[in-house]
Amino acid sequence: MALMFPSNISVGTAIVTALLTLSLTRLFLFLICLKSKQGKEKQLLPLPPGPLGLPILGSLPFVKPNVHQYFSDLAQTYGPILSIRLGYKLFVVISSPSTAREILKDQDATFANRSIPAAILFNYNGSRPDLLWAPNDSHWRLMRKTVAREMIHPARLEDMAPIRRREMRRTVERVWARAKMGVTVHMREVAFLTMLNMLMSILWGEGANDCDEENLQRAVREHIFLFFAPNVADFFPVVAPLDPQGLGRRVKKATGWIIKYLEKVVEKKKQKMAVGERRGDMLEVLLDLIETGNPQEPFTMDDLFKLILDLMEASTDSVATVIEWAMAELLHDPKKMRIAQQELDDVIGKHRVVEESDITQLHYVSAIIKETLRLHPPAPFLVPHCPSSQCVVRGFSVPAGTTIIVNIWKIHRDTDFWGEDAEEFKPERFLATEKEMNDFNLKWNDQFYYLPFGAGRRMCVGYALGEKMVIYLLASLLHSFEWRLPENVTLELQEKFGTVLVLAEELVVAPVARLDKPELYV
Ligand code: HEM
Repeated sequence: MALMFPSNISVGTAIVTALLTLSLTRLFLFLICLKSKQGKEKQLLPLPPGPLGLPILGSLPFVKPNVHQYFSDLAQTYGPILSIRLGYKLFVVISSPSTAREILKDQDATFANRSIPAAILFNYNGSRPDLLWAPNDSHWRLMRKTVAREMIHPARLEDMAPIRRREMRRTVERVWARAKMGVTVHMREVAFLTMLNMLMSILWGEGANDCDEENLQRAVREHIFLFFAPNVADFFPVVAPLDPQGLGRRVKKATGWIIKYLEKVVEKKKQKMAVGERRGDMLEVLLDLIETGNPQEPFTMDDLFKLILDLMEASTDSVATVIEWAMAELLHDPKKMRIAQQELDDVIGKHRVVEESDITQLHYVSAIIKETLRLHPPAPFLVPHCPSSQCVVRGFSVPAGTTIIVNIWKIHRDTDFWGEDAEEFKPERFLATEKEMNDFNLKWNDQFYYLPFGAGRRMCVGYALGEKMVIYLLASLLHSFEWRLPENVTLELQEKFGTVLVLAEELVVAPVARLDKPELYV
């Protein structure tokens, strides 16, 4: 026996080693058995309840255009966690705060991946996904940390206040020009362009010129629309490479246009950096990251373009939708519009313009925004999550790769939490005592009944900027102008489901200047 061991190892040590090896092997086998038993148990667990659907098509033929309402109706029958097969894809729909908590907090790491729409996947052509769609991996963490540190950190937000002010004044001036001519504005477009220009100014110092602005807006909007445009390839992945509806090709075209625009911006920036002209903005940070980043985890020009595109998409339509809904609700109930304007006059008066520093005193305007985000969350399903492995939620099996829909539209209308008037637009519900106001803070809350920005590690990274912008923009528009519907136009508060939950008919309104001095508009 001794010969079988190297000479410096005694028989005693050999026996101990052998016993230890044996024990470890047994432990290892035991763990494998346990795991496979658990795996089998997980597999044996049923899927969440849900409609049976038809062979091959599943429930696809029965889905209604307003998918958020359709899923909410199903939840009434099947409960807070339900499964539904659409074509070959399995969806699990979460409709209660406590189940949302299981997904977004208790099992956050497993669920912090994305289900990528076929049209977006088609466009990747083998390249790496961007921040919005990347799985929960080190590349995603690098992008997210960079955005959080360079754009959203409180100190950076503070530094960038003059940029936001400049863009806000530009918006007010543009609307004033329309007011003087007595012509209407498209509210969604006003907010969209404000946000797009503001974002570009934050990223590299200047917004788009008038000529590029329109094309850029069109390309970004088209890109956003295509995320969740009904696409047969999403439900029958086998046909995805053929891109049967041409949606992937449309994404490619819109992406191509935006990247061409960004290439010019980057070229200009590189020239400035080459002669030592630096502003310390986000684009410079990203270009530095390409040069000096970790070679094991390279950050490429392709990553840079995609990241900027993500920021453009995630920030523009969300803010635009909130502003449009808020304004529509106020036009629907002019008494609330008057209360908001009275607050603005009390806090600011009519002799100066709204400043960001006023926001903390604008309780009613802030409450309008919070209520709008509750009743009309721009992302009613968040951005769909996806588990990286099979898991168990509420005693049901959820297979890896399932598309997870957290139906916050339904959660935000839960009468158990919001009361019998949950369907009504009532900003006052956010004006209760100081304690309650803190409980209803826009930020992540422990009870998961208010999730306009999501929660957990995939929560909106731009939350602090988004919150600031919607309140500042609404306050500036309400303070500077009276708003009227054009003659013979009646307002319908109908929703239309899409990548963002918009007002079915774009809100077109007539602004009328309400401040004393013209210099407050330029
Ligand atoms: C009112 C404004 C906004 C709303 C309501 C909003 C809402 C959301 C929601 C619901 C998500 C998905 C969360 C999840 O899947 O769990 C999200 C993700 C995201 N948002 Fe926002 N957002 C807003 C503004 C912004 C702004 C201004 C920016 C950028 C500066 C931004 C950047 C992002 C990014 C990059 C993601 C993806 C994060 C990731 O996947 O890791 N958002 N947002």
